[in-house]
Amino acid sequence: MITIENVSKSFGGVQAVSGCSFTIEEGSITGLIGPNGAGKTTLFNMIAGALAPTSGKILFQGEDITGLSSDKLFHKGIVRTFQIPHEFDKMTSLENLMVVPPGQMGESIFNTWFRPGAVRAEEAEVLRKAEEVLEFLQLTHIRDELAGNLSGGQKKLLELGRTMMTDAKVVLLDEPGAGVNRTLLKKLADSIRQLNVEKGYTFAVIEHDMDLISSLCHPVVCMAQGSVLTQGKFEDVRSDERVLEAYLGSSAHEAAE
Ligand SMILES: Nc1ncnc2c1ncn2[C@@H]1O[C@H](COP(=O)(O)OP(=O)(O)OP(=O)(O)O)[C@@H](O)[C@H]1O
Repeated sequence: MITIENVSKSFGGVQAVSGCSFTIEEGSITGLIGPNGAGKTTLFNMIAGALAPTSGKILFQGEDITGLSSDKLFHKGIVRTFQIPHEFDKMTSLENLMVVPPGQMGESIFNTWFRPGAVRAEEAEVLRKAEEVLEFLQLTHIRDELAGNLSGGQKKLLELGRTMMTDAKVVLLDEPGAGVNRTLLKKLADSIRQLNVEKGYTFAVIEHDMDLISSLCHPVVCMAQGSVLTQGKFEDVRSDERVLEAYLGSSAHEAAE
């Protein structure tokens, strides 16, 4: 579904991603692992349109999407989990979902004055969808709670819910497990799996929690120093000597610093 072809990105003298190539197959939950500084986030930023590659190509269903803005990619169905912005803390869970669909009619004064019936019908449809999403994620009980009062895990579920308000085809999840307790982590993993199987979402997941990667992701791609070191089944990647060396090398480097 997404093909990364020989993609590189440098920031001044720092080569963050270097000749990186792999594919995210349709219907997969592809895990992206690698030691700190391997280039995972930079690569995600390029897939999601937040950064343009220095060289190389990114294809989506065969179409060249290299350098397209995140807004354009969003409309094509490539969605990155949004960290819930600070100002949205003051909105309820339901409202956080309802503001996601872009270009709603009620945003235009012309429509609210001259086409109030159509605006109301669209709002009712967005409300129905938001309530359905809350039910799917078993979050109905926090429908009217301010997002700022939710636990870390509930926020992650709500972020996943926000991707469900769009017509997502590919969802990029950046460390979904970080700061989430074990109970909610299971629920989050179950929801991701259910979205993958029932709604056909393709996922790419950056994650440091190896339990989550092993239970959720296939295949797993391991990056080191900006390129793909190896990829395949989690067990094979984990037992690859080069992977171990890359992680050990990175922690030795950090310890020295
Ligand atoms: N905006 C930037 N300016 C300069 N250097 C950057 C920038 N963004 C990333 N880098 C560098 O690029 C390299 C790759 O960073 P990146 O954040 O992509 O790695 P990562 O694999 O996501 O690491 P982590 O697991 O720690 O999040 C690092 O050396 C980092 O310092």
